[in-house]
Amino acid sequence: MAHSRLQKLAHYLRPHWGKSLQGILALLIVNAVGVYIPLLIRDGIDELREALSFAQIWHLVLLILILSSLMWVFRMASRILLFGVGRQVEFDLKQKIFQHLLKLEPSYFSSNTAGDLISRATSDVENIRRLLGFAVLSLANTVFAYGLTLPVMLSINIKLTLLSLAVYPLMLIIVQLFSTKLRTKQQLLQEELSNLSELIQEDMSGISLIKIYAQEENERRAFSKLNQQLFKANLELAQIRNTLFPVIQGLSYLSLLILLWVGTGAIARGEISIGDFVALILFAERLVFPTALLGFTITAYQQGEVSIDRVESIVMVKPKIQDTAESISLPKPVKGQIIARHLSFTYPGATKPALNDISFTIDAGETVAIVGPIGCGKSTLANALPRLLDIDQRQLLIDGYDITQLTLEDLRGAIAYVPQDSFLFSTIIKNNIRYSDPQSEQKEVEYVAQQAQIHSEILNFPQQYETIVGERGITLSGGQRQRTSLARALLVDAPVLILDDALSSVDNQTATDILKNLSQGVKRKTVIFISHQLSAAATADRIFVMDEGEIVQTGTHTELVQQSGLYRSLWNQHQLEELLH
Ligand SMILES: Nc1ncnc2c1ncn2[C@@H]1O[C@H](COP(=O)(O)OP(=O)(O)OP(=O)(O)O)[C@@H](O)[C@H]1O
Repeated sequence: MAHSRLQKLAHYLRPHWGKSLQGILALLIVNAVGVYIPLLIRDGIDELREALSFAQIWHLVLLILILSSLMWVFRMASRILLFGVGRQVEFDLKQKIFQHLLKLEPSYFSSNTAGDLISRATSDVENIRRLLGFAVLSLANTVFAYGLTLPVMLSINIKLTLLSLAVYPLMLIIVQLFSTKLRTKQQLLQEELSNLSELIQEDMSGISLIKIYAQEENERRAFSKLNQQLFKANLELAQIRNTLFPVIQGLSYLSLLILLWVGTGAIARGEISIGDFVALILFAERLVFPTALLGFTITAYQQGEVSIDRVESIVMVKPKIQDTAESISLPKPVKGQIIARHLSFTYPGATKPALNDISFTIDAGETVAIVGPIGCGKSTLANALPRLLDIDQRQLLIDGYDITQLTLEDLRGAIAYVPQDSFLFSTIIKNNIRYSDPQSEQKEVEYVAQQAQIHSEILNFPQQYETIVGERGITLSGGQRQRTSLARALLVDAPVLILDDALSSVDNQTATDILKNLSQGVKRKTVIFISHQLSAAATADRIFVMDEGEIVQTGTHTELVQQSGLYRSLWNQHQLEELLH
């Protein structure tokens, strides 16, 4: 598993190996210069002890200045390159996750919450970004720092080198322990923060409910509790941070003390020169940062591992409904004939089928209403047609072609689908209507709005078709939203139109007028009208009556009211309700 995670990391880095290599090379130069400067200082001190020359001092100062500036430039370059690679991988991963999510079927989103998916696409991807940029930089830096510095230090004096670096393993362990704690606390802080944001968001959305039930005091207390937890998490994090850095500094001073104690003796005994001693101090100092960084990197890797798994678990999900190499195009022009042959469907985990051995033929241009009691399978049938559900082969055909054999683009391009709760984007109403074709002309938008009986109401909005709807603009009534969504579907100009209770908030007369509009004209669409509004459904060419996943009656309204059966009892009930209103 650990091996495959490393492989994953290498896979993320592969497209950016050029930049990564340049960044690593820059780090090599930084470290090589970093080792050379203390050696220059050593030689300078030793030479100056013999004869003090200002020209030599200036020469040395200038050289160190140039080399330090060079080091600074290369260090900057390495950070820009390697952190840039991390950012690029973050961009790639977000793109990959989003594209993949778009391919998955709606059922995936009912079993995975939006909050969890957002957190994987943001926090987890960020962990991977941090791991990549930071880990590559710190690993390369540590390897080069130790690889180049240690041999030089050992060549000066083995005993002093080992003694001065004796506390460094301890530093590594302490940093690692602290950084694990730091990450846990950071995560806790993140959770507390998102709990608080969630409460604010829910309370703002449900503000009317809070007022109606007089729950202000309860909500205030709930907020205060979460705010207190956030405050505590912030303090704990600050405590760990403020302890760790003095501890690292203390350990580096300890190393300096050991050097001073043992080193001065070595100078007195003539084992090393003063220049060597100064160089050893500078070298030991140089290794503090890479050692501490390595500790942080180990923790970042452990955290990153979890995030890699969480991100990969999204992209590994294979869409159940997707094109195959054998998928074919639907020959144009599409007429819109629909045939069901022994169509059955059972939701995963359900014991009873939602559709049970249904067979019918809907002619091209026909308007068919589907009616029936709540939960009888009407929406399931509507979802099966554009393959929003994973149905078996040869059970549904459009123009004689098995829908499971067609490319999804062609199949869905032939069907316009309006659900009961259509989503409107927070943008101008015109853009909401021309969502499927943003280049549509104003007159086309107005034409479909007229067909959906919303045009005259739009003209009364403050900026007419330019009025922003949704959270940032005006709030539309349920019926206005439904008719706007219908206009959006009509603009697609697909030969098949499915209205899944899509006019439930529109009054019966308007719904009937809309349906009549749709079933008239030269270019008649095949309309499948799923509804509880029986007076509108009665105007359809044919009515399918569903009960418990089966079609139990079919016929025109006149035929069906004359038969005893479910339709007549639904119709009588409807008449009674109309009378009572
Ligand atoms: N995603 C799902 N997972 C499991 N069962 C489901 C799912 N969606 C619907 N069902 C079940 O399938 C059956 C048919 O549901 P469906 O939504 O098709 O009915 P409907 O006739 O459209 O109902 P309504 O008139 O209330 O819209 C119901 O028993 C319902 O509980």
